[in-house]
Amino acid sequence: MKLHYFPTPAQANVMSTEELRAHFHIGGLFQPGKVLAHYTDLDRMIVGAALPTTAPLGLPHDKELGTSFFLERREIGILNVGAPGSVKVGGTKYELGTLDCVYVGLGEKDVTFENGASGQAAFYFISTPAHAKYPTTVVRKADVSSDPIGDVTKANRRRILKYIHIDGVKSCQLVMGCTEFEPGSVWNTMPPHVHSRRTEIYLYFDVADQMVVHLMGEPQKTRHIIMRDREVVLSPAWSIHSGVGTGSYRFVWAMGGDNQVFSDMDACPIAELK
Ligand SMILES: O=C[C@H](O)[C@@H](O)CC(=O)C(=O)O
Ligand SMILES: [Zn+2]
Repeated sequence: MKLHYFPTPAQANVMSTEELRAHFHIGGLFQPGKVLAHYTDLDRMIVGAALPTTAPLGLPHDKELGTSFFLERREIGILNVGAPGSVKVGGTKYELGTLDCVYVGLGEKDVTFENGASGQAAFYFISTPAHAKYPTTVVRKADVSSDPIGDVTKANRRRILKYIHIDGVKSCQLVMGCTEFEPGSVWNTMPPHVHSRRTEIYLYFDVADQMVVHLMGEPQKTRHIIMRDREVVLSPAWSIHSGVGTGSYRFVWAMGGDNQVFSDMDACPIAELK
C-alpha cells in the first residue's frame, strides 16, 4: 500500500505540476482483477478501488495497517461507481446497484467484492480509523434524497447526495457521499470552503473523455490539477477543493476527522480567491 505524506502549504505553493500531482493526485486506482489502496496522512484515510473480474476480491491486509485484518481498527464506506455488483460481509451478500453504497463497521474480517452479470462493477472505498462498531448498512441511491443547490446561471446547479453522515448511516468519523449535476452545470463546490476539522478526498468519475480542472491550495494561493475519469485528488485541511468540468461528471467526496456536521465549513468568498 503506497503511503502519502503531505507537503506544507508553503511547499505546495511552489511545486511544479509533476510534484503537485505526485503528492495530491492518484490515478490508475481501478485495475481489472485488482484491489488497490493508498494510505494517506489525511486523518489516516485509506482510499482504494476494487475491480473484480471473474474471481471475487478481498480487502488488502498489507503490513502498513499493522493489524491482522483490514477492519480490525477501521470502518469503511464502499460505493459502486460501475454497473451492479455485490459486496459480501461475513456471510451476507449485499447487491449494490450503480451508486449504491455499503458502510461496514469495525471488526468485520471478511469483506469481498464480486462482479455482476454485466461485468462492469467498480467499487470505490474510503476507510478511516474507528473506535466503536456501527452496523453494516446499505444505502441505496434511490433512498438518498437531496434538494438541488446552486444556480444554473452560475453553472453550479447540483445535488449533494449524503450517504454516510450524522443524520444518515452512523459512523465513527467517516462522512461520505456523491455530488451530481443538472445538465449544463459543471462547477462543484464553488464558492469553495476549507474545514480544518476534516480532510477530504474526491474521486471524479463519469468524466468520459473530458476533464475536470480541480482547484486546490490555500484560498489566496490556488493551484490546479487536471483530473480525468476515475482519478482521485487529496485535500488537506488547509486546501480548497473545487472543480470545473469541460463536460458532465460526478464525484464521490469523503471526509475523515473531527466534527461530522456537514455544514461546518469556512467559506472562501469568490471575491477573495487568488
Ligand atoms: O465538505 C463538503 C464537500 O467539499 C463536498 O460535499 C462539496 C460538494 O460536493 C459540492 O459543493 O459540490
Ligand atoms: Zn469540503
